[in-house]
Amino acid sequence: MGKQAQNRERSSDSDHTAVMHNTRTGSADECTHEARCLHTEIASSTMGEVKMSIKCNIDPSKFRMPSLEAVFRMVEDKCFRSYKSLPPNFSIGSLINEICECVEQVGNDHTAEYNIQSDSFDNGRNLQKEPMMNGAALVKPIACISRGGGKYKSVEDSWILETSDNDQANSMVAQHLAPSHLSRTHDASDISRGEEKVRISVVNEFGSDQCPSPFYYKQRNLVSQKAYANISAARIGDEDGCADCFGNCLSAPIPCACARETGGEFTYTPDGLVRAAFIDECFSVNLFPERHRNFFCKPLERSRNEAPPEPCRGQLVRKVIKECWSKCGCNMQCGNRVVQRGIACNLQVFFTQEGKGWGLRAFDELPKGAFVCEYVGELLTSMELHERTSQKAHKAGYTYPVDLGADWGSEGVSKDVEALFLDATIYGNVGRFINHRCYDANLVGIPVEVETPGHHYYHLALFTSKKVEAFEELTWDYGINFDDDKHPGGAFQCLCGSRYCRGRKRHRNRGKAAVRVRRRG
Ligand SMILES: C[S@@+](CC[C@H](N)C(=O)[O-])C[C@H]1O[C@@H](n2cnc3c(N)ncnc32)[C@H](O)[C@@H]1O
Repeated sequence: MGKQAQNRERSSDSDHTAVMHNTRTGSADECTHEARCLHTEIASSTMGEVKMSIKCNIDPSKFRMPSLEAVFRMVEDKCFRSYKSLPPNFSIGSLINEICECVEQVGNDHTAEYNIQSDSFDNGRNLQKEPMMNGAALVKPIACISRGGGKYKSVEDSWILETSDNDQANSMVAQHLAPSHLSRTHDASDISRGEEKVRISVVNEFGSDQCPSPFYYKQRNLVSQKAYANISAARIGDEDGCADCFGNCLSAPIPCACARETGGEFTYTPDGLVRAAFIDECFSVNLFPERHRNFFCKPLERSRNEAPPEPCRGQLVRKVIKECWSKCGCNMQCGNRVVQRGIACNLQVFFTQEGKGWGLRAFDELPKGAFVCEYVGELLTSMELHERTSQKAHKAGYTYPVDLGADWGSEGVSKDVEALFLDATIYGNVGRFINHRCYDANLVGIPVEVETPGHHYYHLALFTSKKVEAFEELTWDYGINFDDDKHPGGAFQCLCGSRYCRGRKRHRNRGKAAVRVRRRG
């Protein structure tokens, strides 16, 4: 494809991309060219994209949408006819490239003589709401200070790095910090502070100064001191990976050993999506465990229940994705490595309208089976979690601890200390902002084995359970039994809005019970 055609393709592609987000805009209300141009506009996003638009006045009665290529060709012809001294390789594509270069140059040099609009911008430091595009407020990046203020505190001092397996970030051990010592500053243009490959902005369209609660952003789970999660490379034998593979395992004629866990077939499609049938099955296992009679005794229940212990309700044996990893011969772009490559979609933390606090959404439409993020936190034993939740400071209910169970792949009885939880209260990623929705959530949590084939610890990855529209809130069924007040995350009044809401029914029933009691009284 020639350079000109490529340029054209790129510009028409960008016409299809979603609206710019976290955007700073500038406009020229009156076009200096008389003709039909009504309005030109330039907008920049914190993702490093700039979009320029031209609004034209046309007579709609005869108008049929032309292709961008046809328009460019006509403009080029007109230019050649009007301007006799154009270079032979002139094209609208090269002109657009020129404009992009100028946007970058003028935008980076704030003192430049061309920078005459600086009054309408503010160097991106302060939060300013811009008009809504596609229903989403465009918010300029800010340094977002949580209530109570305080200075940004470097977190790196509080890590100890284990030396057993340096290429796994999981070998980090978290030191417990009381929430009052946490950093109170979030960078609203990227809450991950550069830990993720993509920027994850924060917006509060309701204009209040409220910010997400303080926590340390971490891209990978951290293992607490006591958690039994031995992930040293030495523990993993060659038979647990595909040492002889090369390149991309998905394109090999026979699925490699890593597909053994999933019946000899890879879970991922060549497009990087989890197969629809696998998603449906995981969704069903999570929602209707009673239909999948493959569970065994759950140590946590034994430890939580008072004596005499209640009969064990069992633990579900879950479906799992096994990804290739560092000891496999394939490369990092292998199609059987999706979760370990990290977040790839454009996400935003936003303040929900319904009173659920902060939530998560994606800027773009996501197909069924797309990886969104992991639920990252501190890997704790059930006992450690119990100790924490009994401390007042940890009871704030910011996050919901995720039950990973214990050695869930075998039917043996594990020790209580081996039951693991992920607690994202202090260390976590964007997964900690995903709100709960009863039954019809658009995400499903699937265990993913990367560096631990022993089934005693896994990554919990969230994939779309159906097609998700751009800007739709991403939700996940936490599997809460709203009647269980003993849950370590504490009960909350469910505001998910689902017609199948379990929490609403419970609150309604409680309300009815209260009315009955009052009437009787
Ligand atoms: C994992 S956090 C989700 C992020 C949280 N909304 C925030 O602002 O940080 C879980 C907490 O969010 C709130 N939450 C999540 N889903 C909810 C729902 N459906 N209705 C009401 N509150 C919800 C509860 O306070 C819960 O303990």
